[in-house]
Amino acid sequence: MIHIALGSKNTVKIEAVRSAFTQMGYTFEMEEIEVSSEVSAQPFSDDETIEGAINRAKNALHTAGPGCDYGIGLEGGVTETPYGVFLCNWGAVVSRTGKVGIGGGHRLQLPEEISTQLRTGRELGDIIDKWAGGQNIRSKEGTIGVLTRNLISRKDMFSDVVICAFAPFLLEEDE
Ligand SMILES: O=P(O)(O)OP(=O)(O)OP(=O)(O)OC[C@H]1O[C@@H](n2cnc3c(O)ncnc32)[C@H](O)[C@@H]1O
Ligand SMILES: [Mg+2]
Repeated sequence: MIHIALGSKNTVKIEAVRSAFTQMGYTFEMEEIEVSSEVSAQPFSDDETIEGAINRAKNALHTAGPGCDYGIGLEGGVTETPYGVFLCNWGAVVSRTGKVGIGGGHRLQLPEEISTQLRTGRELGDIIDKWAGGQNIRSKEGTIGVLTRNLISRKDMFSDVVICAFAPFLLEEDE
């Protein structure tokens, strides 16, 4: 049995972590804790999004206390490229010894109408709700679900991100 702490109360992120650790064959107990990412509400680069994921993981681990083995942070962001604004997602796992694993998710080019609004400083969560006529899409299918006709959901995407971020600890177990 391992104890993990997730730095979010977003249902999609909770389900994603459950799915990942189940797929990896662990029995686990998870605590969900609202923590600060210590970056902008809408991260605007890969680096800032990664930093947010690491901060969430560390803050979750420390808030959870000594019985916790791993802190997990998942952060959604966007990144400007010569080809437009892309959705980017990153995850981090931090162990008690301070080792950090990082994994990334799919990238998806955002429609120009959405990118223009992002550049004025608005948050994607609010923009996509209005754009798709939904409510709290960030806790459901996510922007990635909306733009892929749900072929890829935010939950599935984050689940793979968690597995990628946990890979260094799987290696450690194999040693
Ligand atoms: O409660 P937390 O864990 O903060 O969950 P969140 O949905 O706000 O997710 P993030 O803070 O990680 O995402 C950063 C910002 O990007 C937005 N965002 C990122 N990916 C998204 C997606 O797929 N769908 C909707 N909003 C997304 C989100 O609404 C935030 O404004
Ligand atoms: Mg948020």
